[in-house]
Amino acid sequence: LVNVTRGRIPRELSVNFYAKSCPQVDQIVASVTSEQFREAPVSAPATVRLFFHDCFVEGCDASILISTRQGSKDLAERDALDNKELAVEAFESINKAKALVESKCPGVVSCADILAIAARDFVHLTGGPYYQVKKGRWDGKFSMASRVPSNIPHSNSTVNELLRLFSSKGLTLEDLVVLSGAHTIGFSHCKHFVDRLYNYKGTKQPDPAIDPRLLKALKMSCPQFGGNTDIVAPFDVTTPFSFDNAYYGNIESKLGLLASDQALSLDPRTKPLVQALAKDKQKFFLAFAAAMDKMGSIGVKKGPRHGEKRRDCSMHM
Ligand code: HEM
Ligand SMILES: [Ca+2]
Ligand SMILES: [Ca+2]
Repeated sequence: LVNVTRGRIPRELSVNFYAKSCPQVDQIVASVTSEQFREAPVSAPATVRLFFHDCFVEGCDASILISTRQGSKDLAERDALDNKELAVEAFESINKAKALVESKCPGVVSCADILAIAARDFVHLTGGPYYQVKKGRWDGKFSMASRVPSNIPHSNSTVNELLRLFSSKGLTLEDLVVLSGAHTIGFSHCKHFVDRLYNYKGTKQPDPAIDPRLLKALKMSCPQFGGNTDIVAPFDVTTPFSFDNAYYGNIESKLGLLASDQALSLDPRTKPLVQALAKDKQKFFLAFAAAMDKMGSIGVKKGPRHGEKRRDCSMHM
């Protein structure tokens, strides 16, 4: 009851937000995510990234799920370059979960909450922590591709740039290091790291901060010119399918994939935390759960003034 204002719109997100209106929502979503994980395991990293890209642009409001209107020249976020690589399986998981939730509790649960729940499920399904997800987000009324590039970090962003972007979202240096640990699962296309292999910062030499064996392997997958643009490499060369703390040990051993990953173990501000997380998986899991909760609160809309409740996550009301 502490979460409830005098009006009908609660002020804070809460774990029990749907206790009356859709008490089974977590289980309903779980039935979909677990099946989706069996059928298409790539849904796991893809959905975790989808949640991140949603929260960083206009807040956690499912703005990323909106499809560009047929024939419209105003592209929705989903069609921005930085979102083009988000696997369709991630969108499918959310659509399936939404459809099942609508069949049990019509018109009640936002797409933004379903995405937050599904992201948690996939972290857990890959071996990561299980944490309670707070709910009560409304879906956003806007989705513009032009808002994406300045709000999403890039592989060549410096630690200063990353810190500035994260702090503009209310996230700290610790959140940056901990959330980057999501790169313990998933894959990256060559274009995000190819400069490190052949021409680091215009030197025509590889990045000295890459282990020579990893460099050799990555060069085999990713030629400097004319390679297949569909080729991907794992972020975590040791356990790419399991959510563990191996990411941190890797970047300490010059096995980071993106310059932005490797930078976290080189910068004196972030290095101590990288070392601590590499040593202590439990510490990483607790910190990751807390940081996901914090990221999940960015720019949340809490009522019909700024938000909507979509039936179809890909279309505004
Ligand atoms: C800190 C700055 C970050 C940068 C520069 C960054 C950049 C990238 C890039 C370039 C990719 C590869 C996309 C592709 O080629 O398909 C990627 C994938 C991924 N990112 Fe990040 N990311 C960052 C932070 C995060 C955060 C905070 C999360 C989640 C909490 C996250 C989760 C993921 C996941 C799970 C993948 C794998 C996607 C897949 O395999 O489908 N990233 N990221
Ligand atoms: Ca959003
Ligand atoms: Ca891993």
